[in-house]
Amino acid sequence: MRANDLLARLPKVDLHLHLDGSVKPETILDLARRQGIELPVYDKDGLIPHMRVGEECGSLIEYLSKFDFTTRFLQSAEALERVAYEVVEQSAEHNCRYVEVRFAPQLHKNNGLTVEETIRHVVEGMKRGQRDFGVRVGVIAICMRNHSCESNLEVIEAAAKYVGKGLVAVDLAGDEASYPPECFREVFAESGRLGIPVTIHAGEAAGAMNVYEAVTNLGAVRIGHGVRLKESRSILEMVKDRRIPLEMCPISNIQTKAVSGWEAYPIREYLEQGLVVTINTDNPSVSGTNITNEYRVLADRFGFTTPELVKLIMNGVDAAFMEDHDKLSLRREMEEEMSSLGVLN
Ligand SMILES: O=c1[nH]cnc2c1ncn2[C@@H]1O[C@H](CO)[C@@H](O)[C@H]1O
Ligand SMILES: [Zn+2]
Repeated sequence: MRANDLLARLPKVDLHLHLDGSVKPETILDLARRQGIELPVYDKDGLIPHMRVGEECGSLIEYLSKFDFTTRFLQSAEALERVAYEVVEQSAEHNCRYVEVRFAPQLHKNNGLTVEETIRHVVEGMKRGQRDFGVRVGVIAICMRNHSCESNLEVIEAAAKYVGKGLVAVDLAGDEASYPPECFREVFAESGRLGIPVTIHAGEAAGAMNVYEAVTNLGAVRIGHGVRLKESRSILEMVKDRRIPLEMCPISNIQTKAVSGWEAYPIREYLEQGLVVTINTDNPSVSGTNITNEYRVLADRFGFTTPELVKLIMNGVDAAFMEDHDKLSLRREMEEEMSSLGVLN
């Protein structure tokens, strides 16, 4: 089998995928028509520059500016359910067997939906996708760094009602460099009280101290990106000792300038140092990527061998926010598939 075919056919998981960063241009065309919203252009290729970052992307802030365009169309129950469903469909196309999709409820209330309703509709769309495409799913509700404590607490409280009913965790995303991390202690103390698992975007646009804050003071049991962890030996050791998985998103990390370029991307050293590294897409439509492509780039750039790629995939299974018995059956199914592809001894 050719190497690229193998990467496409390998069963995979994706633990870090934003709903509003995963919308197909053709879906925007249709949503705009149905919602009567004017578009700058009316063909899907023409929409791509409005939705995707280019080579020139210089920072996370520039990267995040792309989201304003898409979220305008995601303000109704129908739109949220539809894009949630389509994300599962796209994951299935790349042989993902499990996907965790995250979104920020507060960004989808412009036309009167409540926080709780946004979660309900995303869960509904994902579950329908799970039934139709045979991909296991989980939803993560995001608090935003630029939102008030009150708005973020509202997200945590609504999320608590969906734990065990499709929602698997809460997160913190947005402009990491501009907001002091301590502001979020009160918010995530509440998720702790309510028993909701926490993952936090940290060490992407700011240093390793943010990872320390996320783990020790915000209760994070996983870290989104963690690229800049290498800036502190002691914090890296702590993350390693506690076996905190890193949700790395290679293409996005290069685009947001979490590191200066591929030669500085620490993925091989993290893996060799024993960190639990997982590979994810972040935002397929903003980054112009998919999960197969992420593995292909790693194989090309870092010479990862098939057993190393399998290890990265299975790290993702171990790190999933899933009940133990579900995780066990996912692992068994994936190992069986890998065996039949001849990549497991
Ligand atoms: O890599 C990232 N780092 C930080 N924030 C992000 C990233 N990707 C997306 N978002 C932010 O999360 C919101 C909800 O999905 C998006 O609207 C975007 O502002
Ligand atoms: Zn992200």
